[in-house]
Amino acid sequence: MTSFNKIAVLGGGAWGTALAQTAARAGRSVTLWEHDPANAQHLSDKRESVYLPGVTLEPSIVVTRDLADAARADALLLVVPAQVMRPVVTSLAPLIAARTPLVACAKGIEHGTHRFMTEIIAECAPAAIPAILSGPSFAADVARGLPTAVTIAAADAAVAQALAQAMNSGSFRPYHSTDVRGVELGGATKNVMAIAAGIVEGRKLGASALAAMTTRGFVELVRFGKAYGARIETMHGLSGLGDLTMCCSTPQSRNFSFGMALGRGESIDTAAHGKLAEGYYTAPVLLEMAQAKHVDMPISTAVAAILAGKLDVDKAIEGLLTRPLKAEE
Ligand SMILES: NC(=O)C1=CN([C@@H]2O[C@H](COP(=O)(O)OP(=O)(O)OC[C@H]3O[C@@H](n4cnc5c(N)ncnc54)[C@H](O)[C@@H]3O)[C@@H](O)[C@H]2O)C=CC1
Ligand SMILES: O=C(CO)COP(=O)(O)O
Repeated sequence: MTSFNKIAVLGGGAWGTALAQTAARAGRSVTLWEHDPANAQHLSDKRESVYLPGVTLEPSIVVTRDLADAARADALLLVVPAQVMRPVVTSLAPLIAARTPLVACAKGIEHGTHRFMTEIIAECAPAAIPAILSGPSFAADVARGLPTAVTIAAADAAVAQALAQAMNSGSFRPYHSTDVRGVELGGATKNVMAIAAGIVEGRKLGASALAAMTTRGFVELVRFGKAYGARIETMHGLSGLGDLTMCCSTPQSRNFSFGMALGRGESIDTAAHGKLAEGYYTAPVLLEMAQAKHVDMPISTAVAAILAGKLDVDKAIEGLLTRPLKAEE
């Protein structure tokens, strides 16, 4: 089977840094590319990302600002926000060898085009092999070597398996899958549900309401997944139910904590406290895509309306509770 010994990570943010650490611990030779000059300098000089303070880079990790250095790897992990995936892959495409796996590690859907992350890779780097890594995995936990399991998917089972092997360390356990769509769809959708769950927590609506929101959020994820070609077992797995339950239960999730701030009454402009909450960007796209296929997603609809400033939190909660009664499905 192919082995991917040289791994490049694009993005020295929280998750990119954690994945670079993981790959280095797994025995791979790792190049970490960062576009932001100040963070790249900090990574080189202090061996620490400004996005993940307190985590010292493994000595073997090579930091670069030159995309051509990163492009020489056997496989690349793309760990930048979903909305900048397209320009990053477009710059990378002419630099990589044909059949190089490009593994999207972002959780989102592109605005305007409704493209999933691996669709962007297929469009912008047609000679590459698109893959996705997703699952319940907080950067701070992974960087510290706490036990974590994720899923890596590629259309070719042997590629998915080889990528899982390459990233496997004593504490980081990747499962492999060929359900690319299912894996990427779960990660994008759960962020919107985590905002909803955070609102419930911030509004102090109680544990019963939180369980109801999480469960009905999962129902929406499954409906959306069925409409867009995800396998049911994937949605019940790490990248679906696993990530959803994690991010709907703790302020360690930036999406949950953004929702909590909204629930407490903070303004949309400040509630993320400068951190990336991908669900903010995904919510309107998720809604457009649900509407396009007539998928009923009341929680996502409410979150999108709150984020668009069209609905206040109390009215959203009242609206969800006073919908006509129906059979559970
Ligand atoms: N932090 C976490 O625990 C996890 C994050 N993710 C996902 O990973 C993705 C990245 O998240 P984080 O690393 O946490 O975000 P972050 O905010 O910590 O870092 C973002 C990174 O993207 C880079 N970046 C921003 N704009 C760029 C551009 N125009 N061109 C190139 N690079 C650019 C930044 O310099 C930085 O390296 C998100 O989609 C997130 O949902 C997935 C699993 C876990
Ligand atoms: O996706 C994540 C964990 O699996 C990280 O979640 P947040 O982006 O909400 O912090």
